[in-house]
Amino acid sequence: MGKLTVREAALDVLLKVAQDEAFSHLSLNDMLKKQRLSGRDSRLLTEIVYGTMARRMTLDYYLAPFLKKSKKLEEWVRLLLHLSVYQMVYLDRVPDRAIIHEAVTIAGKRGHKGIRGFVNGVLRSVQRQGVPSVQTIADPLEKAAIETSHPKWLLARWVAQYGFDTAVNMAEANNKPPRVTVRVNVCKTNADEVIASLASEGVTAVHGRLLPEALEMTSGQPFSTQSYQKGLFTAQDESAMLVTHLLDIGPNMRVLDTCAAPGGKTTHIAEQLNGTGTVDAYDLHPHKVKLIAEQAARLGLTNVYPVAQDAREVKSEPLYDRILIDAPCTGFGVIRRKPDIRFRKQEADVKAIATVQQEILRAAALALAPGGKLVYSTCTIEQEENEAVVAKFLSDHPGFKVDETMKERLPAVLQEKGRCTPLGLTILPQDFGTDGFFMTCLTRSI
Ligand SMILES: C[S@@+](CC[C@H](N)C(=O)[O-])C[C@H]1O[C@@H](n2cnc3c(N)ncnc32)[C@H](O)[C@@H]1O
Repeated sequence: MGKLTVREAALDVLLKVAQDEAFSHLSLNDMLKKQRLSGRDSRLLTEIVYGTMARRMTLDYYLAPFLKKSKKLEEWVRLLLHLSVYQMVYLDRVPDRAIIHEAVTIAGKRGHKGIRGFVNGVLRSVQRQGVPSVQTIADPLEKAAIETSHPKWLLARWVAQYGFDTAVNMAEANNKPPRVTVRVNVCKTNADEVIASLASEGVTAVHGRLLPEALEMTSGQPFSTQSYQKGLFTAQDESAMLVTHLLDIGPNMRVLDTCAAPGGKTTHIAEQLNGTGTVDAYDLHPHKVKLIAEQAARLGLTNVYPVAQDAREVKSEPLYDRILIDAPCTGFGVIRRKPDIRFRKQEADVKAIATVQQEILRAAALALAPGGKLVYSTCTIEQEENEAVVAKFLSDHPGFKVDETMKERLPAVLQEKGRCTPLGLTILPQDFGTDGFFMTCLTRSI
């Protein structure tokens, strides 16, 4: 692949995601690596790709008056119009005429003359007439769905669970760029040393919002630094870091992480064990198990044992002091990081994955020692995958209950303002700017 302009690269990534069902973050990272763009261009490419994907429904609505309903557009033409209108509406720093000029040039390179003229005509009309207002949509749910670009069924589910305003706030938060946060490897260093080490490599960082081992990046590329290679930190959101705190890790414990890849929480547990104890790290997919081993090696952790293993078939011996089930889920708490998942998942997926979650919890819980603690977490805010899974498990297993001391292990701000119910803690993406998550801790008495 030769050198592409930022918009050509954006179109290629969007096309790959749309046609090959490729993962958005992997395709984008691939392109960023191949094209070796400057920091400024990398940021622009990321913004155009994520923004265009996230705003798909709104962009369809904006473009509808300028397109003939009967004419089916080729996918690349649709995406070129989308990414151009995205820039015209949401990015102030590029003048419309430059956006249109580049779109027409790309259309000319990829299509015949007619397509070039078509793209030019549509975009000039948008520039002249402006996009239609969503205020004319009478149904409030439909209006919010178009305005925030979330499928109506998904928004309706959130309205039923959290109320209209909270659901819409969540949808709006999902369209904001995610914070880049990392977890300091406390076995090797501390937060201030990592800030200084990154600064010497041109990356600026500040302390996180919730936890002392968290740092937020404010500029630069932390994962291309020597500090990263040396294992001083790991990419992780602060909500995800909280999960390990709920486990209440102590020295020499035997820990099982049932759904461990790529190893974010496994390595956090191992760091808290500080060279003692063991973490058995299971994952269903052998290729992902490799990633756990790589992360443990980079961080210098020698107490991690990755295994390809279906968590639904965990053997009940040996008994563990701590078990983490960071279950596979719909991922609706991390839409900011994977904007396309809102369009990929269907309502039936929620029920299907909740069944898998039940199976994993039922099987793995039997490997917990009496007096031990089990944390169940997901990066989704769907109650069917969270509270409902836990409630069903507890009603079938009288030897388990929610750990009453769980709240004490949360930072003060979450103890005061967190969405805690008797079944666990839910964090919505708008609450603290961290990922949407659910987590709870269960104890076993018999
Ligand atoms: C939410 S991700 C885990 C993220 C990981 N805990 C971390 O912090 O980096 C869920 C993982 O569960 C794995 N998985 C899905 N079904 C599984 C099963 N039946 N048994 C074990 N792992 C499973 C997936 O491959 C995926 O890596």
